[in-house]
Amino acid sequence: MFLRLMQFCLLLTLCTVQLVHSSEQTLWLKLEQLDDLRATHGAQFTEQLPLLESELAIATRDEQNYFRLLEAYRHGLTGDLTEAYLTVKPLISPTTEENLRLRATAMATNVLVLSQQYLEAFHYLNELTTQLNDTHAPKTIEQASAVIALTLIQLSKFDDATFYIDTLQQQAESGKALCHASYLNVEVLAGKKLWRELEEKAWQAAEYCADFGENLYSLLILNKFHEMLIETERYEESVSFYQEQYENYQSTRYSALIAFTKALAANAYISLGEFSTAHELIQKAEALINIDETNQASQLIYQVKYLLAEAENNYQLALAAYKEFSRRQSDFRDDASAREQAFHLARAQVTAKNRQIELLNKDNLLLHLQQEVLSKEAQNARLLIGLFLVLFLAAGVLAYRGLTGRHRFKHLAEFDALTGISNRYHFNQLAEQSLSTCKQKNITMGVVMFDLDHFKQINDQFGHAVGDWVLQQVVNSCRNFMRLDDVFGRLGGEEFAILLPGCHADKALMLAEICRDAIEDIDTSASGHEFLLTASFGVTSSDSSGYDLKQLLADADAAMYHAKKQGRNQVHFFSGREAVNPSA
Ligand SMILES: Nc1nc2c(ncn2[C@@H]2O[C@H](COP(=O)(O)OP(=O)(O)OP(=O)(O)O)[C@@H](O)[C@H]2O)c(=O)[nH]1
Repeated sequence: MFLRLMQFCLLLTLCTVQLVHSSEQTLWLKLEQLDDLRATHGAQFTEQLPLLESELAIATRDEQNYFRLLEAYRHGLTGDLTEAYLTVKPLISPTTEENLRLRATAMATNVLVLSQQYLEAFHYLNELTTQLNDTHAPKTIEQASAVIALTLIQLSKFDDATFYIDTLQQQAESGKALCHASYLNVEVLAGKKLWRELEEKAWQAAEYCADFGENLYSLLILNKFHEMLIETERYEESVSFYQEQYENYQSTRYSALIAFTKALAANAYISLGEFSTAHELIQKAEALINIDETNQASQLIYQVKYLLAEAENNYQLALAAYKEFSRRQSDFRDDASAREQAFHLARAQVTAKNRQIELLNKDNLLLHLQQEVLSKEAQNARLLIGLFLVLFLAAGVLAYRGLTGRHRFKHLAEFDALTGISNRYHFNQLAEQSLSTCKQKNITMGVVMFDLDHFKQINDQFGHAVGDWVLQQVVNSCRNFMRLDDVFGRLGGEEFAILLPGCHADKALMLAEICRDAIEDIDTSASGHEFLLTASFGVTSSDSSGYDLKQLLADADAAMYHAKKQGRNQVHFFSGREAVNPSA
């Protein structure tokens, strides 16, 4: 245990700074100075930290957390691991500044391993290994790497530990950090029983640490060298080593370390047959520690006592010592086994948790994809509805345009584009219907037909546009005098016909005369030209021509022809072979 407690010092890194507080310094700066002081001036650190508590009331959240972290170190240094853990635990929270949180996690890992609460410790170890990266502050990387490496060494995971030792070496900003890395490296070599390599590196590492004032680490390294001498049965060298380093070990005042070294030396003396010296050393070692406790020093002392008693043939004493040694060895094995089990359990729990997270992530992904599919479906449905609407509207527009087109087409087919009255085809249709009705009801049908006089001359003289204008004016003038059921049509060119249901010859003649007069009265000056406009009219009725349209028109045409022949601008009624001119 004593060595492990010393290993706690691994947390206490970095430079030696004499603390000189000034009232102008921020609390953070003061805390940083104390932080640096921990490793080298533990007593000073322990005394001075509580003095800063009064400043916490106006401190920032980070300063308060930094203070708590140092408080935890203080408890650790005084051996109160429970209080150290209770103080550091609240800092392992997502709201804590990242470097402080990682340092707190490293601290918790170390304290829990020392308290043999391995399962929790390895959970923190896992957090440390997954969260530590190059972006953290050098102090955080150094401390976390050291704790991870040390914990892995205790689990005999030497290759994994080497990775973090390398990280520590690469990131080390100070000679002290490099010294710690060297120490851990020697621990790995000892754990792997690479004695030759250890022998090559140990002295250099020890001297390196001594140069940076890290005497404790220097001696811990040499302790491994000493163990190597015993393991490789180099007893004389062990004795020489002990004699050379005796003063150094004494100066540390770490009684457990001194006791351990004395016990190693005693072992060497036994092998060299120098039993009395071995006795003396064992007694001194025993006096330095609480022999009843289970720790590495007491285990070694009982082992050496057993070897000594056996060498002296004192089997009763040898048996008693062996029992004590064996009990401690068994305790250590149990502890190692508990550590190993907890490590695997923690790893399994973390793996299970990660799997659970992975499954949840997969579920989330699935849900996300389902949501995407649903939203795509909704989008497609909206698009389809939109498409249907567009198609529906297009169909509506097409139907409407079809209807209006047909209507327009029908209109174009039935009405004269220039004058707006029925064309010959439509006139014939309407006339047939009207004649049929009149015939059925025995109603007289009057028929008027007229043709503009010398229209060709107007066209020729004033242009086709003036001719068109004339045609429109003529239709408009005559239409004014028609009833709703009269049928007015343009039969072609400048020839027009009017059917007058219920009109006998006199009424038809009168309407023809009115129209002739109206045409003659048209003021042509609006066309830009002044000229005389007249038309010749032929009139008949069903009373004399019957109800056959062709006959009626033919008779009206004959009367009109007669009007032309008689000098134009006059109305003639058809009366058999000879047409009558009422205006003559
Ligand atoms: N501006 C115009 N001229 C047309 C239209 N339809 C036919 N005409 C013209 O009407 C003229 C008819 O001439 P004619 O058949 O010789 O008859 P007219 O000159 O009126 O002579 P009479 O009927 O004997 O008085 C031709 O010159 C045609 O080109 C039309 O829609 N617009």
